[in-house]
Amino acid sequence: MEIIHLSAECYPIAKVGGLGDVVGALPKYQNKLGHVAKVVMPAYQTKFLQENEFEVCYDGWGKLGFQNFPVRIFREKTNKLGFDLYLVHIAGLMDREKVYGYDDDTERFLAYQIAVLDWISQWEHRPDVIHCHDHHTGLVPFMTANCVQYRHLSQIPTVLTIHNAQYQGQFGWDKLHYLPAFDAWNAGQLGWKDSINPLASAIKCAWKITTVSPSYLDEISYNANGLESLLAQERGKSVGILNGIDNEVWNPATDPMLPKNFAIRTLENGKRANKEALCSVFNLNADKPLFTFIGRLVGEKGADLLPEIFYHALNNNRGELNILVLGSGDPEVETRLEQLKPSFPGNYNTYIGYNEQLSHQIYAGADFLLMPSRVEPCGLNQMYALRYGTIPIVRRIGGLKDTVVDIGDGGFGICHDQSSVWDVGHAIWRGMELFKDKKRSKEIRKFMMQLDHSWDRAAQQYIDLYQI
Ligand SMILES: Nc1ncnc2c1ncn2[C@@H]1O[C@H](COP(=O)(O)OP(=O)(O)O[C@H]2O[C@H](CO)[C@@H](O)[C@H](O)[C@H]2O)[C@@H](O)[C@H]1O
Repeated sequence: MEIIHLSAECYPIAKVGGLGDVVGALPKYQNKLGHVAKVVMPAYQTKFLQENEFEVCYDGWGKLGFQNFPVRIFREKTNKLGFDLYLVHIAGLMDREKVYGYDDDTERFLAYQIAVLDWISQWEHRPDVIHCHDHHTGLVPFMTANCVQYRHLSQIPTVLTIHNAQYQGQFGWDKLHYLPAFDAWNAGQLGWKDSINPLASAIKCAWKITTVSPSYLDEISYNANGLESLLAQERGKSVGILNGIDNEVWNPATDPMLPKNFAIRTLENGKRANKEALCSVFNLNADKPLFTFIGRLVGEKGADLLPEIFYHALNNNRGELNILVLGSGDPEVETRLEQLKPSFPGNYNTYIGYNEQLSHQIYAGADFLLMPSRVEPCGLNQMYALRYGTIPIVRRIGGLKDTVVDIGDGGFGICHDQSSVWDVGHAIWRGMELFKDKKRSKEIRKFMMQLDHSWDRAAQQYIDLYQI
């Protein structure tokens, strides 16, 4: 089958969070199964673009409302990523340093989607499926189904994967004219409440919908930032497929970003060496348990609770544990996390910002990884932690519920029910107790590291879904 993945992010080209990881891995695993999976994403101004070789495969003009824009599509020449990568260059709109966060994001991602469909329209053949990821590509199913100029694409099945229903990309009806001409009777397929809502539109128009874990599929019928009833209505065409992880990128035995590689056999010494390296950089005590948080500092991840959780944990257990945070997001949370530093020198530190290499070093060097998420459609961090022998402490929600079993139930993680200061504090205490039992900790770590969360299974599940 020929599968076209459309996404705003794809690792290692541009990654803001887990969407990038998924789109950088799933196509590779689909290709391994004998299919032809391609990624078509915007051409941002990234290092990857400057450091690799590309050839031009399309030159044309797109139209956004009354404005024409030039489009050039580049193909990466070597296929080094394990899939064909196409970058859509739109001068002045896409060629920026950041992926998101601009006032004209609506125009940017709409222009990208129109450019992609204009290009596919000119192919002599049709792909077997167009797989859209999140709201940035959510108007594609509407456009292939309804726009006059794409009518010949209307028989290509479209699949929407919802990585996070909190973000929907809404914009006003005053921008309706940006879309290529379509039968006005069908405008209702674009909207939800008072605006054009790309995620809602994709939920209505895509042939199939997937969520990134089975539990999240259940949860969105009562917690989906206003789309609950729509998702309940479209449940019949929805499936929850648990994400995998890219075992080639996330392998402690070969990971080039680690000071010391290790495998199950060398777990003790390997983790110790990584922990010592990390603790020396961040002035922490390598003899004490190291608890960490990695992620976007936003409400969904429970990040606003972290300063209070950490204050109590550090204050109640003076000198007996370390905490290290890697993240960026809400400026107020960033400041509050920074402000704790002077009170707990030698036991607490932060890195506010995005740092891919450091994230690998933390997964390898930490003892515990905290994920007190309020919403977690899948979560990849806990799976990386498992593979790197770091015990996950997670709230029982979404994909966390589907991947982590509590030690009290014969499992390998620490689970709590609420995103609350008390619940997480208690989970940290359980972690400290577990850390004291070296034999049990070691057994658990060994067990976790051999769990298989690779993409092999999920890649096939998607192929099966495309064929229904
Ligand atoms: N400051 C930082 N520095 C370095 N690395 C950082 C970082 N902050 C985050 N990361 C990395 O970004 C990724 C985050 O993965 P998540 O699954 O938590 O993603 P996110 O919530 O963005 O994605 C959404 O999509 C994914 C994929 O479907 C779902 O798993 C998830 O539940 C859903 O919310 C991990 O690789 C993590 O290591």
